Amino acid sequence: MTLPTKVAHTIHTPAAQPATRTTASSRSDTQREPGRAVVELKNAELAFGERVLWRELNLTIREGEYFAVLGSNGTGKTSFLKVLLGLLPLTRGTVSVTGERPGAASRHVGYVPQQRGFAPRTPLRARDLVAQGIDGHKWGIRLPRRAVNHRVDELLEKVGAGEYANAPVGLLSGGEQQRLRIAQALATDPELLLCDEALLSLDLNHQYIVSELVNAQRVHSGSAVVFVTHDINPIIDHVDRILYLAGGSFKIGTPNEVMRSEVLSELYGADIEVLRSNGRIIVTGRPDNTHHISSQEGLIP
Ligand SMILES: Nc1ncnc2c1ncn2[C@@H]1O[C@H](COP(=O)(O)OP(=O)(O)OP(=O)(O)O)[C@@H](O)[C@H]1O
Repeated sequence: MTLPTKVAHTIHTPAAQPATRTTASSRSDTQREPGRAVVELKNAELAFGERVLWRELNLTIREGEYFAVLGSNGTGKTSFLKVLLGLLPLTRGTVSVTGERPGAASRHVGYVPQQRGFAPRTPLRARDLVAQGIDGHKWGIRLPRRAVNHRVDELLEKVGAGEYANAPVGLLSGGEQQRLRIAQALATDPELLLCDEALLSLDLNHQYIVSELVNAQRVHSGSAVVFVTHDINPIIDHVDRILYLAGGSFKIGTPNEVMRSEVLSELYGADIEVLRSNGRIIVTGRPDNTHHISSQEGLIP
């Protein structure tokens, strides 16, 4: 299917321009000066043997930008984060994080991994988990215990987890554990916050709490956020741009540019319909039969 000129022009843009934050009602329409580049990929390719997950990816993510990564299972979303963490090398091209090679930049990066529950007998209190984000290996030098405790208390308060600070993590609910992971990722006030399905298996209330916490870090500290998700709806109010991965191809653009029937149909090579209903984006007809549905408000105009 032929793309309309306007849309075709706005996707696949090398070193795309910084967001202007004009899509969400909760944000200012004021145009901002371009922020500092936090992530830069040039002609990047990731392949496992013959299988190319993505290639010719040219992308700049700037401070304060909220960048979502969407796509079906196995399209390379987590691998994209692993490249930014320095855990996977590109097969072609270059990548830098805060101006350094990814592995060397870990002190500037917070990471919320895909949620896995802790075993009930895990010998760790909530505050110990958060403290790992502060006095873990990435600091190089150890902070005085009192300073660590103070920072842990601050972080627990920030995510609303103060009341279960001393509870064993394995006895906490999924939502409670997830708030601790967010606190741990925010511990170093990171310039880049990477979230891998951070809302998975959370109820709507906790989805809202966690997504607001992530966004607050972007707003108040200017962190760039890269958020991997299967469902754009809970974060749509905050997202500046999307990287949509599908079977070796991808599209980059604002939600309005990417979440369109003609764009996704071209990407998947199949008839895809993108509907906007009652504050939600619903994608129907995807070959993998998954869908983007959430009951949270967040209509794209
Ligand atoms: N180290 C590796 N060696 C070989 N193949 C790998 C490696 N890591 C990932 N893959 C493969 O690359 C593909 C992409 O994996 P990845 O975890 O990035 O997908 P994803 O988009 O995050 O998927 P999901 O939505 O299911 O979490 C998968 O098919 C996976 O099996």
